[in-house]
Amino acid sequence: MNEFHLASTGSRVERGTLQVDRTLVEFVENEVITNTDLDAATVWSALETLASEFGPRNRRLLERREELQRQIDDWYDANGTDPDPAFLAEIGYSVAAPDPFSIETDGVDDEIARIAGPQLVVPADNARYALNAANARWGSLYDALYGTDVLGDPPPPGPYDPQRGARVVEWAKQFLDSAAPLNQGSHQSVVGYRVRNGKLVADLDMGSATMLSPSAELVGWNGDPEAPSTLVVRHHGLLLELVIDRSHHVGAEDRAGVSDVRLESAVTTIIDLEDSVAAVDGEDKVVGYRNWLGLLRRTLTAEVSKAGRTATRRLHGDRQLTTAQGSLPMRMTSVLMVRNVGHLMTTPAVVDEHGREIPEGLLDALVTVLCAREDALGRSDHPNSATGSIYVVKPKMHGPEEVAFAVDVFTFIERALGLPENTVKLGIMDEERRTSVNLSACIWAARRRVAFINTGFLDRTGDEIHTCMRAGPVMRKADMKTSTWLPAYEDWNIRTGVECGLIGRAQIGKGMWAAPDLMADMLDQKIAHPLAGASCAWVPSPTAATLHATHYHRVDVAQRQRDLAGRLDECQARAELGSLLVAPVVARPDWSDDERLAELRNNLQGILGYVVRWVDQGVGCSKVPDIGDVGLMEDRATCRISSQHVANWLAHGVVSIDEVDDALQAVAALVDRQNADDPTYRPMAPNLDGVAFRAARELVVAGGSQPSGYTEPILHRYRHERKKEAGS
Ligand SMILES: CC(=O)SCCNC(=O)CCNC(=O)[C@H](O)C(C)(C)COP(=O)(O)OP(=O)(O)OC[C@H]1O[C@@H](n2cnc3c(N)ncnc32)[C@H](O)[C@@H]1OP(=O)(O)O
Ligand SMILES: O=CC(=O)O
Ligand SMILES: [Mg+2]
Repeated sequence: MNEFHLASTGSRVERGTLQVDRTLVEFVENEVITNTDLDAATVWSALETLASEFGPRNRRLLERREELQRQIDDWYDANGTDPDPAFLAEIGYSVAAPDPFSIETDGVDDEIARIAGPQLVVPADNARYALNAANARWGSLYDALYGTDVLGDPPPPGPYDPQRGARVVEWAKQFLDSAAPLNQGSHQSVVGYRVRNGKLVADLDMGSATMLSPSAELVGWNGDPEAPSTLVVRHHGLLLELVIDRSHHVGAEDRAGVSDVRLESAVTTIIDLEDSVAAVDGEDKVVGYRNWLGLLRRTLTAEVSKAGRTATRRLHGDRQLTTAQGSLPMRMTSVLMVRNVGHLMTTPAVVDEHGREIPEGLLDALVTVLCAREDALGRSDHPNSATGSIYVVKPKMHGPEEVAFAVDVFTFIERALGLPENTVKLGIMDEERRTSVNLSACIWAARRRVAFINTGFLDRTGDEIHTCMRAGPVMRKADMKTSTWLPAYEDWNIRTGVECGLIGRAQIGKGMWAAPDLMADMLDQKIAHPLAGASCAWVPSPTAATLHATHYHRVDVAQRQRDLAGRLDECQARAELGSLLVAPVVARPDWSDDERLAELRNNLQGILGYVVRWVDQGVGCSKVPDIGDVGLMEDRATCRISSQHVANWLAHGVVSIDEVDDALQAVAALVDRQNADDPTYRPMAPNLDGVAFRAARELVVAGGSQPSGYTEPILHRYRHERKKEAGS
């Protein structure tokens, strides 16, 4: 083995044959492995092997992506129709599906394998948000209803409005009638709750008493059984809590003294190192890694100042409930997963012996597993995983050979770090076309590790547009839901998950609600996810998690999945696969000038509003107003869609480069106005020559030639330029 000694070369130091960013070295050696049985040589030696043996394989996989895309482009140029399945098989884009099989993943926490509920995603580099997310296992339904547009009107400014409060209580009590149903009557008629022989008793205003119906069970309580302060009920596997406090201003007005209804909300949370962060070098990477470590070790804190008061935010501890048998701990934090980056990018944080940056995904794999090692080995008083697993979500993989590569990487890392084989469980994002088409083969490649599949429909839409770039002009973004491929993709994903035996072993998840302020719409529409049989779906905020949790009480996902498993049909499967391959192009576009230009402007508004914060400020996820002034969650995946969309319309002459430039100019001034309150913001107009503006323009003008249409190469390059400019 190489001798690992410290030899300084600028901001990097030598570790064996590698040059490693100093911040990263210090983090690993002084924070991650101290007080463990690992030595630094083991870690750096593993990284060396990853760079030298897995790096070249990684590069070949990327070349293969390009080769396949070239063949698809050529097909479109030659034939003008979607490639036929025989051609896709011949070039190796699609592979034969494996014989029927069931995944063999073991040791998955119930929160992932069995409990259907919301999944929250949070940028790893924001400690304040990440703590909030991990603590979002529970949320107040009363607050979520009061503070959003769910009741039909936005919350009024100023002090508590008792009339709005009464509407909140009415909504929540109606909800309780389905989530914690009583044998008789409604929660609205309850004047008091008590516990008798471990059962919940509700006293009704008519003088009679009733109990919970058998579909729900009392799990535990706090306080005197005759006058409990909390009652925790399980329904469809999820918990909810009635908080009873007659001294509270809400409880005092309530006949039963209920001051809040709290819901188990973010059952799982993804700590995201990928599309919601802007990390381009070792220092940036360490910010995310350190937060991940701090969450697992429970040392992470953040100072939160609000209304002139500062408090320290930290992870919630467990609570103890009383039960008929004694006491029961109740977990107050989400089960955490970490999303690594995909296979595409390299990182200057580590340079190999040939002076090449190593693939960023290899670094993420090693460091995120290293951070979780003590947790997985059961050395934490309060483990994230009760089953000794580490959950890594791997995005943007193209097809089974790339999944197999990820599996080999984690197998190697487990051996290098002395972890039992298959400790690392994989979340496979089904968000690239080649993965959708070959989904069962992808799952097969990770059959002992897969803990989730998820329709990342945002990236998937970007990849759809890129793959079919030569097919013709794509439909407008908002029309995409009427395309042939999108619903087929959603159905195909669930069907494949069920067929491959994920039920009871792994999550079958659905995508992000990207409009964080439109909670009434979310409540209306996102119930489609559990109805389709998905066991989790992504939400952008804790409040959205609490509201989305109500869907899992209204829908019995386990039953939906059983129904689905009972009517899997071969013909329909073939139809879905065929539909997956239909490009979302418009044969004879008849958009008016207003429609064309509104679409262009909307896309550019999202891109500029997002990119200016990414490049200038290093913010990887932002809420950006769209053309209708609705704040939308923008991340690299939504930016990929918008940039590929404009690139497509440019390529097919739907818009001209002059129209693009005119719109960019107008939108830049608008985005500047939208950010006027931010003292650190640097306006793009009128000069339009700053790095952020140039990055945004390049994303669309050179969008067609970006690998798989990804935004990372351009964003990273300009962010580096900005950092150099700023001297950081
Ligand atoms: C395609 C994909 O890959 S999707 C996955 C990637 N996307 C994400 O992860 C989205 C995560 N969400 C976010 O980053 C944010 O919600 C945004 C950027 C969309 C909006 O952020 P903001 O404009 O700051 O939100 P807003 O002002 O409405 O709310 C801020 C409050 O909500 C909390 N919050 C918002 N989002 C989250 C979150 N995802 N997790 C935890 N807390 C959150 C913040 O902690 C803050 O509360 P605090 O003041 O008590 O700390
Ligand atoms: O990662 C999620 C997506 O939709 O893309
Ligand atoms: Mg994605």
